[in-house]
Amino acid sequence: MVTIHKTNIEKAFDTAMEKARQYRRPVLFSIVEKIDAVDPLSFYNEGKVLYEGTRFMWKDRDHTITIAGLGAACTISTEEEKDQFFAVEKEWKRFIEYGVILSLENWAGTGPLLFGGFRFDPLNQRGSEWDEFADGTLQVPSIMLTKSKEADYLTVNMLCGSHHDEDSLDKLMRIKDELISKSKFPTVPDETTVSEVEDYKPEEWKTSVQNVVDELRGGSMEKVVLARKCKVSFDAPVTSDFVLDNLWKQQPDSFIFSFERNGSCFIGATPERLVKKTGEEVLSTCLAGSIARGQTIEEDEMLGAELLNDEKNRYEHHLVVENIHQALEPFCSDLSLPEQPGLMKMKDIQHLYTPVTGRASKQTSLLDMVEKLHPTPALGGVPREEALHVIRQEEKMDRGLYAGPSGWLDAYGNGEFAVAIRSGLLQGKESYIYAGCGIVADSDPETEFKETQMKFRPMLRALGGNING
Ligand SMILES: C=C(O[C@@H]1C=C(C(=O)O)C=C[C@H]1O)C(=O)O
Repeated sequence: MVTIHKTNIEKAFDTAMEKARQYRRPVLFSIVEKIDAVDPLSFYNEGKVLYEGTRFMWKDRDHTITIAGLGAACTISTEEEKDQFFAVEKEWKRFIEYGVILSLENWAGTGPLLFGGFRFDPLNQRGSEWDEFADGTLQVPSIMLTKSKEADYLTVNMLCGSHHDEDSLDKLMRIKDELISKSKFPTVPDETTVSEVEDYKPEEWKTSVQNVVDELRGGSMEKVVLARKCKVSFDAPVTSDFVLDNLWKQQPDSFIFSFERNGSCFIGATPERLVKKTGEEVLSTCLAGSIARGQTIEEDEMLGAELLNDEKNRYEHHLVVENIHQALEPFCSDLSLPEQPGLMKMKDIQHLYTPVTGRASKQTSLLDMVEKLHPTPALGGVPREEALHVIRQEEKMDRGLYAGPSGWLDAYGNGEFAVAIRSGLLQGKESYIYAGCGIVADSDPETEFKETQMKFRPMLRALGGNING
């Protein structure tokens, strides 16, 4: 990778073209500039005319970074790959190795950046609603806004030496300038109205929960996470702009993401971090064990205390902590986590929460950690392979990208993946939303069903649905 700390675009572009000729392969060329503040939702919205179907958005739950991407300079996808994380890593490294970056500094989350998501379980049956997404689908955007705590940055990426030339770079730079000037102020997306909300085979799901409970009581497994879906229909095609705008307002303390692929969009607001890496710093989250929020402060605190002292939930949580600790240990020094879980309070629900921190060398790959962590027992179960087998048999649906790792990585080794729960798939006048919960030997199907109803709420509200219905 060549980083040119100058502002001579033509010279850097010539270097990239020359490299493409020399190595006989397309070379990723990236220009980064610091810009005046831009509104990310409006940038996404303004990008719709030219880039609908290829946009993405990412905002982390700590309010440290927002990334909005338009278009695809290149895409990396995996299908029926034995080791898909490794395959993506290999291809990404090759892009980076030959890449040319024109930037004043290596700011995290700027320059060439891969954004996307992985299916929860590539070995499960496929549902046609997920056709637009491969097992792993990641893209480097053509134009990208990065909003960090320090400043706003604009990256333009293009692949040199394929069918691109200087004209396309000029065109991209013009589009970028127009977008920046149009995106200073918030825009208001078109609204849609929900016409129907339909639970997908609710009684069968409860029977599945009972089957799993019976299996857990009789066998050697400890936990299985079962999910279900709900179909939400609209009076007109629903846009990701509308849903994103709602999630932004309604879920300020979640990771907010959207990922468009042609006519489909995977979108959500998840509280759960899988793993984040900034330089040598590593951060992960154990999130499992749930209870409702109270109507009053007193009731809310009482419910929180009940959750903290509930044996079943503490056991579910403990399995996740143990597993994440084991998965990260080979990568990290100074791995540290509190002895007791705390509470993470979201708008509709509260969870048991244990943050995990550590240090890993700069060369440690984020995707290697993702591979070891996913699926944690918060979304899969214990033991992992047996639980996945039961999920395939009992859920009878394709989770697609729901509950899988979604996130980004840059050329400098920084990045973050969330566990993509509290999410859904938008498709024209229809959408599917997903929710699940951990089943252990003393779970009750009716209680678990109610828990999934609570977990549907953030998406249902963002779609414009009635959350009390
Ligand atoms: C599976 C979901 O949530 C997961 C399961 C939880 C639980 O069983 O208590 C809590 C948080 C998440 O790790 C979901 O929201 O769909």
